[in-house]
Amino acid sequence: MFRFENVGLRYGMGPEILRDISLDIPERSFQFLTGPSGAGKTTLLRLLFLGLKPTRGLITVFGKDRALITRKELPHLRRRIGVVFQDFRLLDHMTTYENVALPLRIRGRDESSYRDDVIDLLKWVGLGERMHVLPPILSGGEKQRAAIARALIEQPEILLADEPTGNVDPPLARRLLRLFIELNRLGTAVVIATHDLQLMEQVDARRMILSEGRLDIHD
Ligand SMILES: Nc1ncnc2c1ncn2[C@@H]1O[C@H](COP(=O)(O)OP(=O)(O)OP(=O)(O)O)[C@@H](O)[C@H]1O
Repeated sequence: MFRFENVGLRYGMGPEILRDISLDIPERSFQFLTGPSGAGKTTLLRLLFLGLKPTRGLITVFGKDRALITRKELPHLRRRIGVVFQDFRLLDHMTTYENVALPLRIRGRDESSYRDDVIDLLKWVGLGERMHVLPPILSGGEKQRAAIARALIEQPEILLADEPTGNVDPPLARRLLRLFIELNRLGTAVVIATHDLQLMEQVDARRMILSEGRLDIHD
């Protein structure tokens, strides 16, 4: 579903952050993206989310050449990609339910057509009791799960999660990991960017390791 061939990226006139990255992310695959702080994990996720264009190399997304994707096509393609950002990006003046429903509301869908789906998804991530609460009142782990639910509401083909266990204790990290594994079992490809060695040791999954701008893949 994603293919990178000799991709390089620099911000402005700065140094090359990613160098000669070649990778394939198959449908229904599960992988960790790891490497030291500042290695470029978030940058690589932004390339996958079509938030950045590479400065060199070729990226193919769902069979299309990234360089030929027009601005008009971007929202439609992005709907196929769910993202959980490091800082969650929840809107504080909307309830958990409203935050998760927002992508559908923006698309002009009638609430009666999605209400049950949003409630089911919130229950699935363990927020059934917290759906009418505003994000500032949620704990870090609850915010994380709300952000995951929002990323999943449009049933993306791939989920990208940036340090999803960064602010949670080990039992909750295991619970989140189980959620990602279950999601993957249901057919969604998953990419988890993480430093968390303990987390990675719990699953026998592919590891993509970034170091000094280069990527090493351990299948
Ligand atoms: N918008 C930007 N403009 C310029 N440089 C940037 C920008 N975003 C990131 N960088 C630089 O790119 C490098 C990689 O950053 P990135 O956030 O991708 O790393 P990371 O591996 O996700 O780090 P961490 O694990 O600490 O989140 C860093 O040196 C960072 O300073």
